[in-house]
Amino acid sequence: MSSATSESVGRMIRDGRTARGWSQKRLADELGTVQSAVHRIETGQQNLSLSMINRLAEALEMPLIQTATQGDVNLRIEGPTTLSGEIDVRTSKNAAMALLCASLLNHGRTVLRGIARIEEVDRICEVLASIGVQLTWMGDGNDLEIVRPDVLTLDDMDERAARRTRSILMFLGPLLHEFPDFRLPYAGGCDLGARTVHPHLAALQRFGLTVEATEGAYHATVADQRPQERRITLIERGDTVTENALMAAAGIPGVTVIRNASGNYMVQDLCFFLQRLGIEVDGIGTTTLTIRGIEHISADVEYHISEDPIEAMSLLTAGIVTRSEITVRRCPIEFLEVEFAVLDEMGQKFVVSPEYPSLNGKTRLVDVTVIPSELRAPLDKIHPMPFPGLNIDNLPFFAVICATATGQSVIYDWVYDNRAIHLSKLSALGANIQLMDAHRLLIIGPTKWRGRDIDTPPALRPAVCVLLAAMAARGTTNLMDVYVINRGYEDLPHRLNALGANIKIFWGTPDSDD
Ligand SMILES: CC(=O)N[C@H]1[C@@H](OP(=O)(O)OP(=O)(O)OC[C@H]2O[C@@H](n3ccc(=O)[nH]c3=O)[C@H](O)[C@@H]2O)O[C@H](CO)[C@@H](O)[C@@H]1O
Ligand SMILES: C=C(OP(=O)(O)O)C(=O)O
Repeated sequence: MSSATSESVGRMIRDGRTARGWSQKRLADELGTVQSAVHRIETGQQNLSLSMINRLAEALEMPLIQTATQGDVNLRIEGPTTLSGEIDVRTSKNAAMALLCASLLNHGRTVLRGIARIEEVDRICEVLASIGVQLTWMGDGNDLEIVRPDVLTLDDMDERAARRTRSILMFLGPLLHEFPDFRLPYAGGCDLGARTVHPHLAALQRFGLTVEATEGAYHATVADQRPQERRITLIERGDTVTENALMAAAGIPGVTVIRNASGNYMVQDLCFFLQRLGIEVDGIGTTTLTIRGIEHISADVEYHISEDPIEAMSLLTAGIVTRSEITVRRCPIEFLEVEFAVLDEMGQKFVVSPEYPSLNGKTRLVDVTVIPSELRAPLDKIHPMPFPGLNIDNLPFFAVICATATGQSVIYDWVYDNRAIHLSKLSALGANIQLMDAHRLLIIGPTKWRGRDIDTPPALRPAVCVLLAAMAARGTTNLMDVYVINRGYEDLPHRLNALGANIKIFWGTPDSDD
């Protein structure tokens, strides 16, 4: 017997609310959200994040809500499904992470607009709140007002939340301006094999930072004397390391030049945000960034985060693997050009709208309609490259697409030691996938997908790949423990259901038809 579904938990919440004589609006006010969100929660149509479950239980004084949703969140996917309609791409997890960390640089009021409500954002917000930052969700629940105190209370840091996200590393850049000596817990994130932090430490050394890895924590010390001008060549063109160096450069007077910088989407969003703070940043989108920093930043700023190219690719893949015609709106085209070129070569037909700007006024967007097509395997291996290459996080989606195509494809993930391994889980759903070595997959398609119970791979993008393949699979797939998906995607099951998918959320064991 499964213990709960989103519908049964929704009914419990509705009963608890009406027993108190509260309207949906009153509960929404208590939760800091809007009435339509409460309506969706009560009808089982909204993902319940860990923090929302706690807030509901507290507001309604109903610990039963926590009991019913104890344990892992799971998905039951019935297939095969054909999708139709239109869906909007939400803003990106990775830019939100950078901007939440960068808000520490600002002693004024920061408002970040359009943040996706995902577990990863909740974890960083928990960390920020624990060190004294005042956070207020506004509008329809996706805008966040951030006001930091004069002095952060680092000793009170919520370590449990910090350890669940890799983004905690991005506290190094902002914090080195205010503490001569501090500790941060080791960074978490997806299980993708060893992910070095050395490039971060090498770059930040130029700002006087030395880091010693002690038991379970980074112990950072900052030298008194810091050079007036800095010329830094990153030893890797990594996204987070570029962001860390940018944040360090923003808070220190003088010029910093960063070479071999990443021009990727989250880095661009951070640069645009820093410009709003009054920092001069030149070379955005290129591999050389020049930053003129400011000693004390205090500005009243608003910034709208841009759309996520990885979510765009995920949604396009949903259409492709289910052989459906869907329109994915608000795709940031600059970060999908190579992906589209590869798809085109594989025979995928799509219609692309004229460009229009994102709400940040900078990022170029298009609406893309995927048309069911006869796909063939690409002639060459598919491999990622730093921007403007095929995005490292979009590579896993090509494994699902190649499994849909006729012929033999090779996917080469040189970046991560462990991610290709997680994709071999697609074979449980019927794909003919062989792991040639830790980095290369041989895929022979087309695949007759079939449903199966699967433990979700501990890596975000491979996990979503399994979910998408399950939508194309005949029969039932129970995908167990999808926290990793909720880390990066806002309410994906219901948004896919709105296109015609059949995905249910449940807690507990799968063997009932509740
Ligand atoms: C919070 C956040 O923003 N996370 C993203 C960020 O992580 P993150 O910034 O950690 O990833 P990096 O861009 O640094 O690099 C990813 C991996 O590639 C390796 N590497 C990278 C560049 C290079 O020139 N040589 C090289 O070997 C790194 O060692 C690392 O193992 O970027 C990754 C790549 O887009 C994404 O998967 C993550 O979602
Ligand atoms: C690898 C990813 O995330 P993280 O850097 O948060 O582990 C990802 O977004 O695919």
